[in-house]
Amino acid sequence: MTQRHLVAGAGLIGGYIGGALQAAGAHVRFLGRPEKVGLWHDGLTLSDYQGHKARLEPQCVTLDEMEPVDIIWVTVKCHAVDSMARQLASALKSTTCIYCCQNGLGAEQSVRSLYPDIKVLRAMVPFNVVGQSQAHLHRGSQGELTLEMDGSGISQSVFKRFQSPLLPISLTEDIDVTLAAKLQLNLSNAVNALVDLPVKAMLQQRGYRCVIADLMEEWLRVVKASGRPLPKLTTLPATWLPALLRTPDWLFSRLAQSMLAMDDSVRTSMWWDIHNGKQTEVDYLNGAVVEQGRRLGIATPLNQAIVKLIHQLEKGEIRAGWQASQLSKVLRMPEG
Ligand SMILES: NC(=O)C1=CN([C@@H]2O[C@H](COP(=O)(O)OP(=O)(O)OC[C@H]3O[C@@H](n4cnc5c(N)ncnc54)[C@H](OP(=O)(O)O)[C@@H]3O)[C@@H](O)[C@H]2O)C=CC1
Ligand SMILES: CC(C)(CO)C(=O)C(=O)O
Repeated sequence: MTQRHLVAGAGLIGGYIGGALQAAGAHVRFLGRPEKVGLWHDGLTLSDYQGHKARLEPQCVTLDEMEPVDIIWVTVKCHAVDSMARQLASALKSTTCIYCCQNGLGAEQSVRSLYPDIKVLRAMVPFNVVGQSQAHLHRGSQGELTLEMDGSGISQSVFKRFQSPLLPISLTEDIDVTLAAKLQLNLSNAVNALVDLPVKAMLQQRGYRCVIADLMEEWLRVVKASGRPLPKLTTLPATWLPALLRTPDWLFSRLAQSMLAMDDSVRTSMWWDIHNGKQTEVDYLNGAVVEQGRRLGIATPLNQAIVKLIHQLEKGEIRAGWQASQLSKVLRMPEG
């Protein structure tokens, strides 16, 4: 029987994941802002950093046109998950599975409390997607979309039927640690938003890498206290990343080739949020480090300070374009 998919939030990740599933043969419908999906009326192009390409005709639906589906991919930003989830009732049947695809920790909780009888799983998105034009989404970096498995076999069926070179997929039984490992990498998002450089250019400067390493070390202390080691998402173990980041530029460029294997234009989603005048996900990223640290009695002053800076940046109280030394100093200033 045809497996029906709905992408709830047709933005960068929703457009790319839904588009790649459709290109691989899935039955997909997109729910998005009319002004966004309207730009796809002549078709949507997908491409990736390895040269794979697909062209498709996305089928969009309005809330009134929604019908029950087998799988819903919730691909809005963390703070929009709750309001999106409230709109999804007519797309649900008792066997629907909802995948929450957000960065950070905890965005799926509101979906679970709204629909306690529906299967809610999480997905980890490791790669970056940019809009090369209004109807062209490009995956600029490596990684497999990682789906949480449960006993139902639903994630296995997506994996078997729809993975493709454009959308490599993997499965995990422990999505908590996978998301915690991704969170470690996303701690650089706030730095990226503050320094206002492409990710590659930022990573090529040791000063910025040291700030990121400091933020990561706080998270690694929290993770250690939780007693659940992180899986390896990069070529090196998670605990080695701070030391790698602190190496001199000449050594880093040799040791971290895979970390730097991305398009020159890649920016983090937080940079894009600031650029577009939108609320960021910092509370679910560095804020989650602070929250988990508080629960386990581990101090996380640098992540706490960067959350504050990002909120100031969101409100326009400070400007982007920070130097590494300035950032490092401000993060260490006593509160107040
Ligand atoms: N972009 C990237 O490269 C990566 C992103 N991620 C994560 O993926 C998640 C999604 O990010 P991304 O794709 O970049 O976000 P986008 O903002 O590009 O996409 C979300 C889209 O959903 C729309 N939307 C929000 N609420 C509704 C609603 N109620 N009804 C219809 N449409 C709605 C948004 O519109 P509007 O903006 O008008 O609200 C926007 O167009 C985030 O958690 C992000 O951190 C993970 C890895 C990489
Ligand atoms: C892929 C990555 C780590 C960086 O672009 C990301 O998750 C983001 O931009 O939020």
